[in-house]
Amino acid sequence: MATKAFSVPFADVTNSVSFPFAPKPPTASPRHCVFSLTCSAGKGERPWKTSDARLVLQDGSIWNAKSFGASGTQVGEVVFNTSLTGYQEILTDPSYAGQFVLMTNPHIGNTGVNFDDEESRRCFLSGLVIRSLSISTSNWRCVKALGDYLVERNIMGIYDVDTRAITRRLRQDGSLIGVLSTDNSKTEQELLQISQSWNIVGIDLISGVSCMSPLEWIDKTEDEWEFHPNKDPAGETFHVVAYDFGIKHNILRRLASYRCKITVVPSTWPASETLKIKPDGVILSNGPGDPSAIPYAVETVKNILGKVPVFGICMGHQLLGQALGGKTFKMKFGHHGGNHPVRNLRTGRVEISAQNHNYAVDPATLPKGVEVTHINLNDGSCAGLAFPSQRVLSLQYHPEASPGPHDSDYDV
Ligand SMILES: NC(=O)CC[C@H](N)C(=O)O
Repeated sequence: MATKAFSVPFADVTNSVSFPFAPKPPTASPRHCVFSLTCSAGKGERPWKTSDARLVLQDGSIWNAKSFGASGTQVGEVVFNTSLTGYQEILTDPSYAGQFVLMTNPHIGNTGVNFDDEESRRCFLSGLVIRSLSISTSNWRCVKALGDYLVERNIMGIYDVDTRAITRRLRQDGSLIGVLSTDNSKTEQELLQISQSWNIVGIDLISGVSCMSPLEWIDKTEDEWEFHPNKDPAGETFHVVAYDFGIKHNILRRLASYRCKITVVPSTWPASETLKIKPDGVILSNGPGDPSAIPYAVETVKNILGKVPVFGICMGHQLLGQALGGKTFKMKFGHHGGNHPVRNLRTGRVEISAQNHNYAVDPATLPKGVEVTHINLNDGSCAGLAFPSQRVLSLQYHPEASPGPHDSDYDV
């Protein structure tokens, strides 16, 4: 049965008013009073914004909301992210291609956006779903309000939606496809039909986010943000080939800060070309979508394995798992946030980590000799692998931590 979510509590109406006055606080029964204000003002100019968007989930639930980004109709998988900060890094993480990110932190937009926190050249996600949009921005680095940024980048955003209720639904029932629309001419049935006929599983989303040709990367973490100032700035440099499956810039910045010379290559770059360069190591980046839908990348990894040291992050870890003979599977609702506890089984140390993935490697499918080095303490899933005989290491989470805690950026 379709459920309707009405977003009319008093605080939200005042929050979204863009006029110099706000509705007078009612003295009794505030919800009822404001609800009737919203409902009775059917015609003419309204000094407050009313719902102008619908999020229709594939389970038939319909969530009315207010739009603050681009207009249109967009389909995607809804995932919830539990990070308290870092929405700009999340918006520009290419691994979110094909997904709506719902922030469980109810208050978003207060720091606007800035020039420094971009994790890629654009936003690839399907849209942003938040509870409350900050009415003002206040940060010394802010150059733009979040809503203007989303409009400019043609990304849909909605607020005044019950993000807690949607999160509980996703946690209970598993991930859901949704359609977000500001188009009144589309019926609920039509939107539901779109959400029920689209599927994110089995699609190659990497080819839409990877770079087109090789490039050299030189930017380091800026001195003011460096949390492990290099002890030996004149020390050895390593040449690393970075496969761009949707690479986050902070992975590259961290490698540069550790004195690596970095050649970034597209996802389809042949293993033979990589080996010709004779790099000291290869890094396989994060990236969006289903890791079992890109067999060509698994083949590339197989052809590199054993010839140079390989390190994988997130999608890179999943590709390594497959190249070593293992299988990946889709999790119930995945891990997305900056507060996931992970145990490093080699040291016993617990790291609070930044995560963003919906798939995982099934350790039972891995051949002998492959070691599970890290586990996610929330659900025991595999969070890191090593295969010492082939000089392979990988992590399911994001040691570059942008956004997120820095526990996993080991001071080597
Ligand atoms: N951050 C990533 O690399 C995501 C990996 C993969 N697309 C997943 O959702 O599991």
